[in-house]
Amino acid sequence: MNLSPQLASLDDLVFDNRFIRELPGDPETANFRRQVADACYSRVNPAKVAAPQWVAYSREVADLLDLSRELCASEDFTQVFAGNRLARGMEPFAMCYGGHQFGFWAGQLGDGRAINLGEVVNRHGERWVLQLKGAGPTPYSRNADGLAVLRSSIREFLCSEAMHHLGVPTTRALSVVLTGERVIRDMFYDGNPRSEPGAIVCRVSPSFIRFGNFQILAARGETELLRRFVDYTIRVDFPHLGEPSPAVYADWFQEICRKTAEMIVHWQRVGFVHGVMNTDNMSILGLTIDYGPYGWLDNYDPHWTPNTTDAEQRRYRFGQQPQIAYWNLGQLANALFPVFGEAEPLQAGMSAYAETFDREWQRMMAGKLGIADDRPATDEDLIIELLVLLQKAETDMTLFFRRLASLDTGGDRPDWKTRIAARLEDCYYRPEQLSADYLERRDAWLGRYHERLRQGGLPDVERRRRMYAVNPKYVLRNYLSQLAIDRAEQGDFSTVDELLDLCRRPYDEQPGKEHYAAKRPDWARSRPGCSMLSCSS
Ligand SMILES: Nc1ncnc2c1ncn2[C@@H]1O[C@H](COP(=O)(O)OP(=O)(O)OP(=O)(O)O)[C@@H](O)[C@H]1O
Ligand SMILES: [Mg+2]
Repeated sequence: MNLSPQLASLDDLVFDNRFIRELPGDPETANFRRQVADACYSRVNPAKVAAPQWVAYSREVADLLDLSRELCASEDFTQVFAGNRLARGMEPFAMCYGGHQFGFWAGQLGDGRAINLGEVVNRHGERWVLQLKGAGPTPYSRNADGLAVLRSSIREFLCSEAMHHLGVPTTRALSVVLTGERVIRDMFYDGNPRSEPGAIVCRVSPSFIRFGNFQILAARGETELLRRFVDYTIRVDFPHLGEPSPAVYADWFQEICRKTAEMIVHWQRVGFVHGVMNTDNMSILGLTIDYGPYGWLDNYDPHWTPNTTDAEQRRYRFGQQPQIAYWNLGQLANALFPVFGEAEPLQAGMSAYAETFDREWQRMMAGKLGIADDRPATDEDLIIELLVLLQKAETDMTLFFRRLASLDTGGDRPDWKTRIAARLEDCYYRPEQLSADYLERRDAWLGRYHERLRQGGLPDVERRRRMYAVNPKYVLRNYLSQLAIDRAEQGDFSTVDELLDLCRRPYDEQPGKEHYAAKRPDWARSRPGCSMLSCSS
């Protein structure tokens, strides 16, 4: 194994491709659309592309793979992560999975435009799976082209990294490259197709296994293969649980449920709306996966979803994400039942989800408010009333919590209420519509909150420090990504880099960058890409 800090060439990456070595694959190797039974994957090569061009890379992810800056800027890097060349040890394949889409079983889906390159072992012995998204058709592409466009690739790249720096469990992204080819997309499925630049993201994750990988095997009645797949997942992704056994199965499902709950609590903390929480977009490791029509809450609105494909039903709206994750875990439990042979451990996992979510959500909200001592019963009212207030007045969630931190509780500042009210003014999207009744109710809340903080006894400076550590100043607001995309489509990638850099330290003040913390400008209220997205990507 190469122990030097950084690799001279991508051919020096060390691959140990357990997924294809240990699990059965599709014997058919030709690349045509089909149903794939009795197998977990199909071998398939990325399509060759005309004129790859480098757009951006994440140096933190490059570090995970021991890749130097020079290597990441090289022509070979662009060729490899555009799918034009396989580095030594890469053995590309697409995974077979199914899923419930918008509540309905959709049968076989699979990696229709994602191609795994293999599993890298870095110099610390850590393992990372590399996957290209948008690298051409696979047996799972159904009636689609296997490609991705620049706008969605930039969104996936930036958001994966932004989420990581916010402390949200997520898959990562190494790079975005242009393919030099055009891709036709009808963005809102309304008969207005447009030709867009094609692009490929290289995603990086300890595992890309989804709930849907288990579901497809269960749906086909392939119980022996399902058991083998469960055992594989436990050994590879949950090795700390020990050798698979009925007791370990129970622990494993509980851990999946707990990790999923923790991920959702993080989403609710930062105001992230995934947009397509189908079971094929749920990672077995509780990582955020598939950055498609996601969005960030500007004004706090639990009913908001950025995904126009879901505009009627709003199944995946912000406030429903916790219930949907629970429902998805229920589908996973159904799929696992033939292997577990009993319902009890699966029910225990579901309960663990509910308990973990409730406890962690309370703790998270108390943390956002800077309440350090535990009084869940009394704080619940305070939290609920605040969420009602935020929603009633189109309040920017990110700005509000950040500004709230500046409240003074010291007895020597009797004008604390006027001061905080002035600081909050800028958080409202329609300040002219704040009624006297509303302001009275809000000020009553501020009074209760002030009192609660005084009881808690944390000095202001320390409380502020803690609040700033969980309430980001900078999130990847929808309109910001759109600005980066508009410029990138004109050939200027500098805003992608600038936003990536901004998102590296989302909790820091970053003087000179304040304009990126501003609330959504009016032009972005209903512009496509800023508040409306579809699954077309
Ligand atoms: N352009 C495309 N070509 C082929 N298959 C596609 C395409 N877009 C989506 N799919 C497939 O449709 C299914 C559902 O798509 P979804 O939008 O959830 O995923 P995705 O954005 O392609 O990717 P992922 O979940 O890998 O991030 C998946 O099986 C996906 O691979
Ligand atoms: Mg998906």
